[in-house]
Amino acid sequence: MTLDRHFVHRVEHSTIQSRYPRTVGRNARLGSHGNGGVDDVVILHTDTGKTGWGLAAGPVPEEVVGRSVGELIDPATGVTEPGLRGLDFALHDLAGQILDLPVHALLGGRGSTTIPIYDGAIYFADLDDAGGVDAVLAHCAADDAAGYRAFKLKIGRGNRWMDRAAGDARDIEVTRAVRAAYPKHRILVDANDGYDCDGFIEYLEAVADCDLYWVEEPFLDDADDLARLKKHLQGSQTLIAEGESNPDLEPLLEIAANGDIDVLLMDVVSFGLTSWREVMPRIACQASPHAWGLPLKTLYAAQLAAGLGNVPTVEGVPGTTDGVDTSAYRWADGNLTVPDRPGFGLTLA
Ligand SMILES: O=C([O-])C(=O)C[C@H](O)[C@@H](O)C(=O)[O-]
Repeated sequence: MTLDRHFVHRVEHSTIQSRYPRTVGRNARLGSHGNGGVDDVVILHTDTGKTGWGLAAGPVPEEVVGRSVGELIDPATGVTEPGLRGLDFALHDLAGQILDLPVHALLGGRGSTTIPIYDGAIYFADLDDAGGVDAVLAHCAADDAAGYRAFKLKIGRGNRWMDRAAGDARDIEVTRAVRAAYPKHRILVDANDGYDCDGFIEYLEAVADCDLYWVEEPFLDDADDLARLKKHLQGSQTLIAEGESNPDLEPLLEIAANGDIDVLLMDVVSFGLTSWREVMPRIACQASPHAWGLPLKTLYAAQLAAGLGNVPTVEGVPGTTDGVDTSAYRWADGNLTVPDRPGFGLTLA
């Protein structure tokens, strides 16, 4: 097979710097999310002059030097050994470069190459900036101007930062204000487990006319509470999205099979491309790999969506990545189109 004729000759380490367009504030469980950050990438060089690179998705094994690319990745399934998960993205990129195929084609090309993206950066601006709810609306306006047509609002202010009743009231006020300002946009809400089931159902009753697209991580995963929430949502189109933080996979798959989770969210990088390739055929609902943290993760999740299908929307992390040419990805009116270039179609300067 073609990949067997290419041998890893050198493993190079580097970093990339992500920059958000503004400081991203608190959510229900964590303080400020800052302005971006520096992350490790790994670059694989072959004896045949091919290069593949990607975010380091875990510890990077050096002992791949001298091994053939065909031993390390099977284009049909992903990396061949658990110890290679740190190289998941670099190896998919490298296989694509060698085979002259985009990653979404390696993954099966089961989805559309144009994917709706939602804005994942609407945090608790009202708690840090002057102007209260208007501060949140200002962030929505900035991201709308940047092309977003769907907002995910962080809620759960009463979990840690405000008195419970006042925080819940502010969540309702923010949700209603964004809906009023953007009658046609999709609105998603993410509580980062900052409610209990009773409190969350009260929140939902207060925003019942806001046509929420999905509710994410409303409370700590619990099969009975999720069944209760699903029952409450009967007759509405609102989806339940779960499974981002510390996913306990098998119970989540079971809850999804019972119909009480509509969208599974395991992280695109820490859960990984190869794991998603294994799991996607087993899940009874839709999926949307969590991408928060790095604009690059949105591009990876979009490739996964185009490749594996079954992903209705992808989390957008607004911002830029220094030294990475992302211009082959097209962004228009809330949709991202992945390129038909080999690998991820991303050049590292
Ligand atoms: O869905 C999301 O984007 C998140 O929940 C991101 C969180 O806000 C962030 O604190 C994190 O990554 O845990």
